[in-house]
Amino acid sequence: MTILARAIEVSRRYGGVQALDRVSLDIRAGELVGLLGPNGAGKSTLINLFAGLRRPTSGTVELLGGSPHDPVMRRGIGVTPQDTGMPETLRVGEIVDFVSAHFPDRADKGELLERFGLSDLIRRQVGGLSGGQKRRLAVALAFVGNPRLVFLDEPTTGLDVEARRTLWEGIRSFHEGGGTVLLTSHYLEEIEALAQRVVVVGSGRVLADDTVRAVRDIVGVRRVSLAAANLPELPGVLGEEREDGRIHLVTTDPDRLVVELVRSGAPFSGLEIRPTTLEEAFLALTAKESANV
Ligand SMILES: Nc1ncnc2c1ncn2[C@@H]1O[C@H](COP(=O)(O)OP(=O)(O)OP(=O)(O)O)[C@@H](O)[C@H]1O
Repeated sequence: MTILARAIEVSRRYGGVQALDRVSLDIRAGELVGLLGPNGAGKSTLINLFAGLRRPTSGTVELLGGSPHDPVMRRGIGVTPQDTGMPETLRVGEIVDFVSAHFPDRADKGELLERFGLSDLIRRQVGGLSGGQKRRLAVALAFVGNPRLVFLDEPTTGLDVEARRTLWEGIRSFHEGGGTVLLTSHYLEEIEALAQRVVVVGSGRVLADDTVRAVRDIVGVRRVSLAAANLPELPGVLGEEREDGRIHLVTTDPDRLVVELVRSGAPFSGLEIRPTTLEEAFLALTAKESANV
């Protein structure tokens, strides 16, 4: 299948901060890929590298078979960054005309505005739009040049439920028409609603790259913490960490683990069970993976 965007062993540093650490990733034609990760994981940096807005410190980034810095390649993509500034006095219709003038192939304006629930706002000045309406416009602008590939950085942040659904519909219809999308989100629900494939990043690395279902199963893990000198072998432990006299166990089945723990008769105190954060879950799993190598 055609690869539309590719990162090969890509690292990016900002001074002392390692934003990306040897990331390799292919985005294939027709995919809708969700990039999921906590704040500062490196998601925006990766999108900016693909979109040619930044250069990697090392490694290679390819876009549509060429360089992300080639204007010809960049005309084949659409991007909505996390923050967008638009001239306040221009009307919605004028902004769409202005942006689409940069592209040789243009989406039908009426259809585009309809798709993103903006038809009634065509004559409204941007300065008079609500935050949610502005965001929908910013996302719609990624599609004006009939792109092959679209990058959306947190497209629905700050939107209410209805606006979020309208936007999801717009993204879905582009994808159903054969378009390829890479979108970032902090929200698992958003990725679940839209994507088939999810790439989880944390601390600049790819922690998981799989189907949404597989990743959901992984992030369904719980953290069982307790104080104990020693523990017997317990079932379903995916990761184990010791910290300040406490033991943290990562498991998909905390009930069974606790039953077995009690059955074993091993002394323990201060039992706590809580959901792991995404980052913790994946760090625990990767720690276990590297320990097994
Ligand atoms: N221009 C910059 N100068 C210095 N550090 C930067 C710059 N851009 C990003 N960083 C740092 O690089 C790391 C990755 O940032 P990035 O914005 O890519 O993460 P993110 O996953 O998109 O985060 P968020 O979800 O908060 O948007 C962070 O530690 C961030 O502070």
